[in-house]
Amino acid sequence: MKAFEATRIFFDQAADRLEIDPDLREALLMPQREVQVQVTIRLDDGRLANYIGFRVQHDHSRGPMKGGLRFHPEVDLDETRALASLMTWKTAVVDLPYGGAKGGIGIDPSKMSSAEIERLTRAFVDQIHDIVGPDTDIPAPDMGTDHQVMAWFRNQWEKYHGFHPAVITGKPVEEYGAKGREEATGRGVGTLTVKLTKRLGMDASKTRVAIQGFGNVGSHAAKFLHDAQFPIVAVSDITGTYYNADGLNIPELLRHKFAHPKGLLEGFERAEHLPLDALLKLDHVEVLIPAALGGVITQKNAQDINAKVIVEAANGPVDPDADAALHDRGVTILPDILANAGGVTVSYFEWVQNRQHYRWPLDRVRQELDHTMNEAFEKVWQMAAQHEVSLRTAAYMIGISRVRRATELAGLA
Ligand SMILES: NC(=O)C1=CN([C@@H]2O[C@H](COP(=O)(O)OP(=O)(O)OC[C@H]3O[C@@H](n4cnc5c(N)ncnc54)[C@H](OP(=O)(O)O)[C@@H]3O)[C@@H](O)[C@H]2O)C=CC1
Ligand SMILES: O=C(O)CCC(=O)C(=O)O
Repeated sequence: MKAFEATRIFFDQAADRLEIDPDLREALLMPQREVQVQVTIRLDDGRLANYIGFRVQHDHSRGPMKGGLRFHPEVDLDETRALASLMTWKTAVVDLPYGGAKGGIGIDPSKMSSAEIERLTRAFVDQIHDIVGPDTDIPAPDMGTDHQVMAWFRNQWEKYHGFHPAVITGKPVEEYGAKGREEATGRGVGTLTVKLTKRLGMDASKTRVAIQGFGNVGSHAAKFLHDAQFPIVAVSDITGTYYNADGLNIPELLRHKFAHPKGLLEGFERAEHLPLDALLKLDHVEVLIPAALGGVITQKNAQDINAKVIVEAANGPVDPDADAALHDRGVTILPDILANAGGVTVSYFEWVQNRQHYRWPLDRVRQELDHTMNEAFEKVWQMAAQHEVSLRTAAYMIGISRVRRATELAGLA
């Protein structure tokens, strides 16, 4: 199923409950603007390479649009549109004064040099600089991009528009970045995993966790949950699944990743090495955390999943058919638009700090992040109980209601 079709189905399930008219649904769901640009760079070997870059601006009724930049081979317009719409509901669920956007380029950054990625980022900014800005659309990191890419983006944008670090978030801490942004998505995932499992009566030390993806989000979620005494029995990256029934030594795994020239888990010895797709099907796992790509849990493999709880650290990892099948089997799914909202929340704190020329200490960032995530979780939990719907439908109902209210207050022509 295409990614935007999946988000439309989730949207409709909530819109049905909210009894939203079909024409207003369409107005809420369709993106405000979609931009597709040619990005041409010279490769290190002298050849010219042409790529397509996207920025989809989904909705701005609640504030400037916000969302990450993805560098990954699967990036296309449909996926970017889906991810932009998720940002609209996500910023609304955690009640940030933002709308939603997303962008990206369909490239494999692991096959490019750092100099090529810098030229690519700058060429992309040359094409889209006039549609992004601190009051219009504020990019951030996502898969395949990091604080260095954000620094190049800002530097190139400022060549056109002058000093304004709030044009982008997820910057290096020493270059107007917020302390705690890098860990924020994983910390939010961890905080809510602790909260949800406690609510379901599960004991941390007996709750085995498997995490798909060991990049920014997966690795920080693993660290947080390891510190909270959860046994992390499996993690994966593109080199496969690493499994230890007694719990992996996460600090050792992190040291291995950072020592590896490409940041991979390859060669880690104190774990069994299993195929990539084994992670989703493991027998003795209570919590599954997809933290890589979207669309990884479908009708085809949903019946193989044995976990009781799925925490969606990735955007869109469970498609609607699988969502329904898992829900019927009593699996609790904490949806992406709530579970991974820690990243955009600390991006908001970074933007606020940039605008005030004032820096928060890490303690304050963590405290305010935890507060925001806990409050949003309680609202979603109550909504789900009140309307007897899944946590996903409840989260969408909250997000859509807030966007609808802002849209109606602004006035529909
Ligand atoms: N960064 C952020 O703040 C936020 C990210 N998200 C979402 O979280 C997810 C992960 O993002 P992020 O951590 O930033 O991305 P990263 O690029 O930092 O990491 C992605 C990880 O996924 C791994 N991976 C890729 N394909 C597979 C696969 N088929 N099986 C297993 N692992 C795989 C990568 O492995 P390898 O390194 O070997 O390529 C890497 O470990 C995305 O869905 C993103 O949209 C959501 C909210 C905010
Ligand atoms: O930090 C941000 O602004 C956006 C992060 C993001 O892309 C996401 O939450 O999916």
